Amino acid sequence: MKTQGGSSDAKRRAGESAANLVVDGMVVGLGTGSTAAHAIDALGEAVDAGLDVRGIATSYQSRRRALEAGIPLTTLDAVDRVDVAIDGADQVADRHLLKGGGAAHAREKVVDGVADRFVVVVDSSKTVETLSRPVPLAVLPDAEPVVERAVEDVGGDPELRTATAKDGPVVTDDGNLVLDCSFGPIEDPAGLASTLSSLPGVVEHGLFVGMVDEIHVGTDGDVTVERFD
Ligand SMILES: O=C[C@H](O)[C@H](O)[C@H](O)COP(=O)(O)O
Repeated sequence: MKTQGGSSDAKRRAGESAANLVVDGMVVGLGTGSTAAHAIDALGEAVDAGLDVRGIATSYQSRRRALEAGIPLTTLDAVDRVDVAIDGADQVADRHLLKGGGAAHAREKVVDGVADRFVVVVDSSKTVETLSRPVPLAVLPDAEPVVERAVEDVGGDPELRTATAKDGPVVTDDGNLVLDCSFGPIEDPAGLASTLSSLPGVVEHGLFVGMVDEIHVGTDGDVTVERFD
């Protein structure tokens, strides 16, 4: 599944705005995707200028980006806490997100969920009244047919995500397959999240319900920040 695209300028504004929250000594969760990449680049520049931080990557892509940017990396087992996580989203409705357009949502949910402050960076094309994009499920490969049937039983329309640069399915960084499951407008994100979590074979779904502390929304000329505390 492709992520939706706002302008790169708007994404950069959001990413840079969130990176400004980071201060000396912090452990920072580094999200995945084209918007979080701008935050990683901005943090890299701050590190260059003397900022002392350590990053925790949420994917192969964010690890590579952080290494290129010169951000020292650590892992969850080496730290007591994650001060802030900065991550993108495919859709935002109030405090609820759909993530996983880059198939990284399982690791992202762990890092974003454990962070003291979870900051989302998006361009304004991502904000909606009601979440409606397909919900990505990371699925154990052997369980894929079972999960497909279970998703249909709960009213969804699952589609195996396929790769563009290889024959066959997308395989996540952790070796799982991805089912993009359409449910139409999602009026009850918490209810659907709980249903999807209960399906055997589902490693993680892309609904992030009520986890967000702060959202930075970039436009071509500005950035707005919404805080939930
Ligand atoms: O799996 C990928 C992530 O959840 C991304 O954070 C999400 O897809 C947003 O990516 P982008 O900023 O490129 O639209």
